[in-house]
Amino acid sequence: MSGRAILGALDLSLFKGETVALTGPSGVGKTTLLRTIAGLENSHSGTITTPPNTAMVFQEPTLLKWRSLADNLMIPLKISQEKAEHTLASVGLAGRGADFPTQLSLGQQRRLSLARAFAADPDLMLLDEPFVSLDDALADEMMGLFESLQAGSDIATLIVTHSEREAKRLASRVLVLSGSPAVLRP
Ligand SMILES: Nc1ncnc2c1ncn2[C@@H]1O[C@H](COP(=O)(O)OP(=O)(O)OP(=O)(O)O)[C@@H](O)[C@H]1O
Repeated sequence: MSGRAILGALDLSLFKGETVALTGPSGVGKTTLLRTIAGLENSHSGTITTPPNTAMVFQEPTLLKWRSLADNLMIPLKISQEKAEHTLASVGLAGRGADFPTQLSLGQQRRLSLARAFAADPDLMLLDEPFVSLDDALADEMMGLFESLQAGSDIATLIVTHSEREAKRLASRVLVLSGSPAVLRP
C-alpha cells in the first residue's frame, strides 16, 4: 500500500491470562494495531502469531439489528439455544432471546456485545475502547461485567483505552503507542 506508514517496528507479546492496556494519542494507530493483530488489515510486514480463537470488541455494539437476541448469539458463535440463554441471563437479559437489539438500551446492547465476545471462548481478546463515553457509574458496571466474564479464564487481553482509571483497574501492564510511525513504549 502507498502512503505513510502508521505503525513502525513493534514487538508485542501477551501472556495467557494477562490484560495489557494500550494507550496513546488520538490518531496514533491504536485501532490500526488492533485490526492488524486481528487480521482485518494486511498491509504490514513481519510476523503476527495469534492463538486459534481471537475475539474483538468495538466501541459500539455490533449486534445485527434484524436478528433476534438469541440469533445474535447462536449464529456467529454456533452455540446452542441453551448457551445463548445462559449468556443473555449473564447480562440481565434472561428470557429476552426473542427480542430484537432495537428493544434494548444502548447500555444493554454494549453489555450483550461484551458477553457475546466472551461466549466465543477466545484465547485472545482485543477490545477497542469498549467503555468510552459512558458515565462513571455505567463504566464501572461494564468493567465489573468484564471482570466477572474474564474471571478464571486464561484469556490474553489487549484493551485500548484513553482512561487511566480503566487501565489501572483492569490491566497489569500499560503500553503507550506514540510517534509517527508509531512505536510502543512501556
Ligand atoms: N479508513 C481509513 N482511511 C485512511 N486513513 C485512516 C483510516 N482509518 C484510520 N486512518 C488513519 O490512520 C491513523 C491511525 O488511526 P487509528 O484509528 O488507528 O488511530 P487511534 O490511535 O485508534 O485513534 P483514536 O484514539 O482517535 O481512536 C490516523 O492518522 C488516521 O487518520
